[in-house]
Amino acid sequence: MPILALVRHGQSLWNHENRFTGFVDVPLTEQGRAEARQAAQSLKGLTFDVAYTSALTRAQETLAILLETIGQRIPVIRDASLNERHYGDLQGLNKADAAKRWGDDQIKLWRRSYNVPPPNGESLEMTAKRVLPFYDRAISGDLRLGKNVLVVAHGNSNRSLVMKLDKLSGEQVVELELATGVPLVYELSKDGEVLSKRTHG
Ligand SMILES: O=C(O)[C@@H](CO)OP(=O)(O)O
Repeated sequence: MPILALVRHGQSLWNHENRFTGFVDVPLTEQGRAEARQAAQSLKGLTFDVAYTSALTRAQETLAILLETIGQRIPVIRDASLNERHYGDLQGLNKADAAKRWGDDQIKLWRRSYNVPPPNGESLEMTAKRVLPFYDRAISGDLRLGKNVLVVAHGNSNRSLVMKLDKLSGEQVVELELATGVPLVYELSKDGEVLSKRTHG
């Protein structure tokens, strides 16, 4: 049965600096690169046929380190549909400073609610509306062919995918936090139903 492994990129410079990142193309930190190697260790033993990543460097670099560490050369498809959610006017701001300015509840709403977009940015619902059609037209086709797929993307693009796979409601997804560099490995049936899910690492 096909395997779908979801990995959030390793720590980026702005994760480290606690800044809203979104579409801004920041690099990994040294810790982020170590997390990518760690993710690779926890995926050893699995063989992948194809990998998908976003148009952003932090995800692409995590994927490159991961594939090099597990020693697998496979086709890589890069697509902006898998980018982090656009954080609009919050991009670049320090999260603690933003919480002082707008209050913790408003920041939590912008960061984790399903359908409240930050000013000039995307809600999780809007993010899912570009991530999930891409999953349906590209990734699920590979899975249906029995291919093992590795996806290295972002906190909120991966939350969209987990929401679909785990059948989470808009209320349930509020509590879903994905750590950087920790793979989630799904085993799927040929028709895309989840047979098992494991956290590696
Ligand atoms: O800043 C961002 O782009 C994301 C991921 O780092 O942050 P959050 O976890 O607040 O959605």
